[in-house]
Amino acid sequence: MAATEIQLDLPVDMHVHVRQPPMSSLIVPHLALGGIQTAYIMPNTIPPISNVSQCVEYLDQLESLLPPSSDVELIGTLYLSPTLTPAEVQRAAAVRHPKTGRLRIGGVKSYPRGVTTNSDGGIESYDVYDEVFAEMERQGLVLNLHGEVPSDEEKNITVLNAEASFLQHLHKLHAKFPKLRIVLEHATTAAAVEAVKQCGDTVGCSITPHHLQLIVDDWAGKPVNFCKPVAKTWDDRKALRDVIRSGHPRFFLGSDSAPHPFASKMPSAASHGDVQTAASCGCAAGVYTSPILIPLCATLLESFGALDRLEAYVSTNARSFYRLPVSQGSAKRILRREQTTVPSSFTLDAHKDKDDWARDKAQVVPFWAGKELPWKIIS
Ligand SMILES: NC(=O)N[C@@H](CC(=O)O)C(=O)O
Repeated sequence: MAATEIQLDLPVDMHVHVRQPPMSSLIVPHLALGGIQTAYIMPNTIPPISNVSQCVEYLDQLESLLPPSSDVELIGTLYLSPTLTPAEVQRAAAVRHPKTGRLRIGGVKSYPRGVTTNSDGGIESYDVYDEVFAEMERQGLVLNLHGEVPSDEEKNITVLNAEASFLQHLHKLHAKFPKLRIVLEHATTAAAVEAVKQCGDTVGCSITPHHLQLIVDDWAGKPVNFCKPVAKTWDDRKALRDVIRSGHPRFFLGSDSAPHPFASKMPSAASHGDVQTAASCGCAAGVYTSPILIPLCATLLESFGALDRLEAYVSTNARSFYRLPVSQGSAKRILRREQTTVPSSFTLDAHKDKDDWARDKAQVVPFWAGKELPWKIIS
């Protein structure tokens, strides 16, 4: 008989974008709504979070937006850029939360230049960071890799093979720094799954729920499903599903939930009726899943026969890789089989009564808007 209730060790999302004011005030409370207890916060803000004091200030600001009853803990990351020195890495590793005494900055995120949202200050070569990586290895900070290389006509690289072309960098970094914990973020291909499996225990891999569902056809022409790296083929999706179904301990949830205002996702909305603007503007990359995250994961894993791996995927695998404590005593997330409808959008309070244009800039459309989810968080 199909399960009607599931208890989970408290879920962790090891890759999430919560943005800055005013958008962050809408997004941060959605972490708890989606069932997450620990959230690993990405640094691609404007400007990027590139040093310890910026990171601590950002985390303080985000924590002030958490509902008082929430058990959510935030872990910060630093944006890899030339200003990051070995001394700053040492400072980052020493920061503790003033109340809990827990680690506050978990790692450093590398964005190759120009491949995604706010990556203009991203890196062009890994070699210049050898001393930084060596210090991270000593201090136990994690290196989080956005695993794509920029498009390049000479090398025939496009969004479709940008991840496969990146994997050589993963292997080189792992060979050079075998004790450095490295996470290949939001893997989308069978090649990436294979590459991570071939590496040693210090290399992990996050997989988003949307990449467990989408393929190319789902984002070509549908902005709400467009994200970087783009979803690939049926075979690639099968490889992602298979590795989650196998329970491989180094593969875990990183939602890459990436909210963008509706106006930035839909060129026609952004143009506000101006044809020229509509023709020239692009579609922001990012899929928004935070408010529905754990019910969505349960729904997807059940759809491909992996519900028994839900706890490993959303909690225990990442807790073990990141050396986070497992839930204390009876602290659990409980899911019940109960139908709920995914809201069609989420809008900042101050903009709910505004005209369409102002609202489009303060409104986010979630993944699977309007669809039914068979699982609901009850505590
Ligand atoms: N995934 C995305 O498509 N977008 C992310 C950036 C990122 O992680 O690539 C964002 O911040 O919007």
